[in-house]
Amino acid sequence: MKIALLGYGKMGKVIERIALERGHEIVLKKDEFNTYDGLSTADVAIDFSVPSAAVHNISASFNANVPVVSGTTGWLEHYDEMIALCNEKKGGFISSSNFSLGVNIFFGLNEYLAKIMKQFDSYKVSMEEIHHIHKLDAPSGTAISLAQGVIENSNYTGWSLDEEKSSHIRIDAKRIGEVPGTHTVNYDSAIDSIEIKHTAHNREGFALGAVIAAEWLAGKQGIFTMKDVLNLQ
Ligand SMILES: NC(=O)C1=CN([C@@H]2O[C@H](COP(=O)(O)OP(=O)(O)OC[C@H]3O[C@@H](n4cnc5c(N)ncnc54)[C@H](OP(=O)(O)O)[C@@H]3O)[C@@H](O)[C@H]2O)C=CC1
Ligand SMILES: O=C(O)C1=N[C@H](C(=O)O)C[C@H](O)C1
Repeated sequence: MKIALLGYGKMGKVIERIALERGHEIVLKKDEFNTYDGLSTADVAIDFSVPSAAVHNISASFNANVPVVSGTTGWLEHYDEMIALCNEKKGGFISSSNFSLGVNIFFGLNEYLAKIMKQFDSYKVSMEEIHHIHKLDAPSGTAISLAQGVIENSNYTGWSLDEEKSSHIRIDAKRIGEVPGTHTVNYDSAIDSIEIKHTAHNREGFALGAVIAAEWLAGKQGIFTMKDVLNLQ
C-alpha cells in the first residue's frame, strides 16, 4: 500500500517505521514547508500534524480522492466541515483522538463505568491527563473523548479545564517531561474513590493503530471510527 504521511514529526517517524516493517511504501512526507507532490498517488493518507494544519491536510486528501486517517488533535471545531467535504467528495475518513488498542478498550471501560455511576450521585467524576511539554493542545483529544463518553452516559453536561462547576467534568491537564500520554478517570466520594487509568509507555500503540486503520480504510468510502476498525461494540 502507498502511504502519504501528512506530518513527519514524532508520530510521523514512528508510523513510517511501522508502515515499512509491514511492507508499505511511503510516497510523501509532508512537513510545514514542502508541497503535496505525490499525494494523489497514495492509497491512503495519514495525518499526524499540528492543529492549525490538520484541516488543510485533510481537505487536500479528499480533493485528491485519497482516504484519510487523522490523528491530529485540537481541530474539533472544524470537524463538521471535514465530514461535509468527505460526503461531498465521496471520500473515506477515520479520525480518532487515540488510535491505540489499549485506549480504545479504555474508552469502552469508561463508558461502562459511567453508566454504573450515573445512579450514585455521592461520587463526583474528574479526569487528569499528563503529556510531554511539547504538546500544543490542552486538554488532550483523548481526555475530551473520555469526557464525551461520560457525558453521553450520565447527567454531566460538559467539561471544564479549570473551573469547578457541578454539572461539568473537571479535566486537569499536566505537561511533564517526555510523558507519552497518561489518562486517569476518577470518581471521588467522601468515603472512597474509584479510579481507572491508561498509561502509554511509548508511541508504538498510537502508530500501530494508525497503520492498522489505514490498511482497513484503503479502498473504502464513508466515515468510520476505531470501533469499526477494531470490531468493538
Ligand atoms: N490520535 C492519536 O493516537 C495520537 C495523536 N497525536 C496527535 O498527533 C499530532 C502530532 O503529534 P506529534 O507527532 O507528537 O507532533 P510533532 O510536533 O512531533 O509533529 C508535528 C509535525 O507536523 C508538521 N507540520 C507543521 N505544519 C504542517 C503542515 N502544514 N503540513 C504538514 N505537517 C505540518 C511539523 O513540521 P515541522 O517539524 O516542520 O514544524 C511536525 O513535523 C498532535 O496533534 C498530537 O496530539 C499524537 C499521538 C497519538
Ligand atoms: O500529543 C500527544 O503526544 C498525544 N496526543 C493525543 C491526545 O491529544 O489525546 C493522544 C496521545 O495521548 C498522545
